[in-house]
Amino acid sequence: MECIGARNFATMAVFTCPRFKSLGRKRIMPRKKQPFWPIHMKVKCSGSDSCVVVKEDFADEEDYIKAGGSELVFVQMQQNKDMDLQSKLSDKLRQISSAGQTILDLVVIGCGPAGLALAAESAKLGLNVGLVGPDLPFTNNYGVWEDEFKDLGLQACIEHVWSDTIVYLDDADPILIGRAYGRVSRHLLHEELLKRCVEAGVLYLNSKVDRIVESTSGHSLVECEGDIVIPCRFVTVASGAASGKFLQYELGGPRVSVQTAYGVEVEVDNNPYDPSLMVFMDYRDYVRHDAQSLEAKYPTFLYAMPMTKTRVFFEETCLASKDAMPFDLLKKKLMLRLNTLGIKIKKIYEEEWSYIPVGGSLPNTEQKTLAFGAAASMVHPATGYSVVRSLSEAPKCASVLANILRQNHVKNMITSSSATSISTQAWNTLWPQERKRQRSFFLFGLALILQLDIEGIRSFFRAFFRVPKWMWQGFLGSSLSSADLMLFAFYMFIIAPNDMRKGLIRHLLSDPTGATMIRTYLTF
Ligand SMILES: CC(C)=CCC/C(C)=C/C=C/C(C)=C/C=C/C(C)=C/C=C/C=C(C)/C=C/C=C(C)/C=C/C=C(\C)CCC=C(C)C
Repeated sequence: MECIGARNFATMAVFTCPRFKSLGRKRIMPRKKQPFWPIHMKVKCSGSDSCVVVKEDFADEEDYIKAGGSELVFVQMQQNKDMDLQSKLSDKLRQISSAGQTILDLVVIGCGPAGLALAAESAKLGLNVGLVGPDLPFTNNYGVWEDEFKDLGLQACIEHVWSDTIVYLDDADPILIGRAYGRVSRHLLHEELLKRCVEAGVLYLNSKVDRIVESTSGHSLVECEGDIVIPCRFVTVASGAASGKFLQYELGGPRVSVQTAYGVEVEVDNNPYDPSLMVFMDYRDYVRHDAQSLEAKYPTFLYAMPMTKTRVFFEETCLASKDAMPFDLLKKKLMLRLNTLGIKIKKIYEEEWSYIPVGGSLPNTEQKTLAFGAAASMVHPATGYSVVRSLSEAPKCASVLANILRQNHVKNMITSSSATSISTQAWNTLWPQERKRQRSFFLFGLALILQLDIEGIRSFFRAFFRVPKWMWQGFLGSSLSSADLMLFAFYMFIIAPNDMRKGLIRHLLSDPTGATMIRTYLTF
């Protein structure tokens, strides 16, 4: 049994569970107060039958806002897979920091894809980079558009490619998307990013960070477990959305919503899906739940990767909901769906539980500590995707840090006020006004999705996939400019049926995210 990142949480309890399956129901009672949103879960199993569930409790919304507002607080995948606990990075930072001499240019906290990519890219540019965190294997089964991953030079990490992708919205004709999709091998991606870190000379410390403090000389001090203190010029937190302890987020932003999914990779009989097509979304309703039922409250779709005719990865996914859809309900829906389709499971290879906070506030860009990846709110609010954006922005972010350090000659003359203004420059690169405009549009889209029932979702996506391909591709890949997004909205409006048009205008005029979007668009 193993607990990661528990430092962040006020209440912690352990219970035995058959790998998380009862999490939706079996709440751990907080010591004093009843929990308020969000319930923070951090769960990790290492092959044993026990899990640690960690959560923070807030008395009420006020308490929650005081604690930092609607920051993204948590993201964690859960798995039932073999864990290779052997660290691949050599633990050299400990010796250097005990000798107390070296001031590093950058310390990156977190060894996920975002942290490893940023550390490697920064070290390649000649910065002295330290990486801190547990070096654990990646747990997520990432799915990516093949062209996007090729552009990152990471094609070799894709273990399976489908030449086309399909969307089923109802029993009418399915939509062929005309874009190849790939499944990333989490092992190969991990190996590749570790190799880049090692080759670039990233120093590593396998530890947990307790706090980050500012020294009077303007340097940051990263205090780790075991009384290890690492002085550095910049700290970047890349430990996922559970990094709230080290970061401040803008107050008064939209509340965090959640994308949840339960997946199984299985050997089956009677698989009706064509192995040459990746099923991006199957919103057909096999189960026909009563409209008042809990199942109907959460519209879900099936995401399916047929590896062969008989080996398939099925994932029942709730794109976004205000409160997390209970995992046992997701699992029940998946099993009912497979059963109705006549699919017989012969063997389960692995299971996956996914909990991804989406939306929420941006980090406060006046703070000295920087962030990257999910910690920097880089998860796409309307899709939950983030890995491609983190990997593609790592070189840019690294080069900005390197330039700032060079231009300001800060290696020897950093002061605390210059340090803060230097961080502001770095933050502005990550979140320039243009990016904030795009995000305000995505948040508006997320709020729209949250209101739709299953029928609404179907007609919404019917319109979405009928806009020109470059538009919906750009929307999903966060590559449309704020002006393009306006064009996209206008296009959707033109092709939408009348009732959806009314809904779009109503949403624009009445939802707070509409007003925020208009304000953000008008800010230069
Ligand atoms: C493993 C991992 C990591 C995970 C797992 C989980 C999963 C499986 C996941 C999956 C996911 C997915 C598939 C997703 C997808 C998504 C999508 C497709 C999304 C989309 C979205 C869209 C949207 C939001 C849109 C929006 C739109 C709008 C907002 C529009 C608007 C318009 C208007 C307002 C109009 C105006 C006009 C005038 C004024 C004239």
